[in-house]
Amino acid sequence: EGVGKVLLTPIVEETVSSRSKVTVVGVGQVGMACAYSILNQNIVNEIALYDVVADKVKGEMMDLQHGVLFCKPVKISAGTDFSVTAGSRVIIVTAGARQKEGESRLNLVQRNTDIFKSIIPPLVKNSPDALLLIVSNPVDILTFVAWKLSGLPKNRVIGSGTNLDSSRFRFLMSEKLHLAPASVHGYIIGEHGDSSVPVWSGVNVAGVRLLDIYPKLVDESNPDKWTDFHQQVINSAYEIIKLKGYTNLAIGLSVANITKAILGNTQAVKPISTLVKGFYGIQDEVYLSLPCVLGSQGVTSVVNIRLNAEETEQLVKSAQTLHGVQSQIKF
Ligand SMILES: NC(=O)c1ccc[n+]([C@@H]2O[C@H](COP(=O)([O-])OP(=O)(O)OC[C@H]3O[C@@H](n4cnc5c(N)ncnc54)[C@H](O)[C@@H]3O)[C@@H](O)[C@H]2O)c1
Ligand SMILES: O=C1N[C@](c2ccsc2)(c2cccc(Nc3ccc(F)cc3)n2)CC(O)=C1Sc1ccccc1Cl
Repeated sequence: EGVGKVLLTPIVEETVSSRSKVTVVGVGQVGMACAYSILNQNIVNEIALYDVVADKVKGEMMDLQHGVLFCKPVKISAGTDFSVTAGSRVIIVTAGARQKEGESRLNLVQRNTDIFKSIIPPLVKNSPDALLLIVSNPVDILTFVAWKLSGLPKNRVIGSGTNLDSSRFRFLMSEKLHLAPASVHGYIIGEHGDSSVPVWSGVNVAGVRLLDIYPKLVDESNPDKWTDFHQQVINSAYEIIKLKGYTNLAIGLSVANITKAILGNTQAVKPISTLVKGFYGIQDEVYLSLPCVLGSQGVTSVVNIRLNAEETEQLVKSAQTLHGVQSQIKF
């Protein structure tokens, strides 16, 4: 009780629910990687696919159905009518337009906001108890847009945030240490993508903080250049795009992992994009990633991690940037 009060800021009381229908909105590279990963991890008993391209969504449904034999039995449906999504427990939104060559972030935001204006209200109408998990980019801003359009409580509208950033970060460090990524703990928080924030003070193996045993870990003078691991998280996103044209596999697995925590009401802690108004002096309504406790009601608590002045400053700066973009969105 005492530790819990210091460690966690409660957001919503936990309740238990057993439905396990998941809808994936947008059956592009990311959407189908999410659907395939969720099927393969045997965590649901119903998957619905929704897209505006009829042939594509039917083809993806058929292709996925033909693999059900090898997984836990799952009912797979698909369509271009929102009724196919009804009764969903989790709705994963990967729909969206891709950033065009030279397109400004604001323009992409407005194009994707216009898509969200047409899909979020009917999705919520068909599944009023659902939890929205936003993946479309720019994910932090679009999670805010989805929250505003949905009218749902903040705990039930979350973004994949820096879950993918953190998984790449932990993989890269685990390779250096010759350990399993699951054993190299570390969080990237804040804005997903180029402006994310690595919390070096929290990087640890079995509770042994790397900064404690190697105080110069992130100094320029460290020949092992540990700070490069964060830059490599960013560079690898661009490198994958250059090499294969898109990214889908890791984000699909990370979304399945988030979905598993929600459906299983596991209270697992993950870096997820949540409404951070009131944290670290941020007063604007913006979504950024912090270590969140995930359960059947979505974000049930936020872990009060200790940040140094530089880390806090980067979060506040991101909050100001996102608030600036959000204030120009036409709802
Ligand atoms: N958050 C992350 O870590 C992360 C990582 C990778 C990609 N992404 C983002 O995921 C999104 C999807 O990427 P992708 O590679 O799958 O793109 P994609 O172009 O392959 O797929 C997008 C899909 O959305 C569908 N769509 C468009 N408008 C729709 C609407 N109104 N309703 C339903 N579906 C609609 C399209 O038909 C298409 O099938 C992008 O915004 C991308 O930036 C996010
Ligand atoms: O792995 C990716 N691939 C994408 C991608 C996938 C298909 S087309 C582009 C990517 C790759 C590279 C840059 C980039 N930038 C971007 C920023 C904001 C947007 F609204 C849209 C895209 N996005 C989308 C995306 O968010 C990621 S993760 C990512 C991106 C940049 C830095 C660090 C990380 Cl961990």
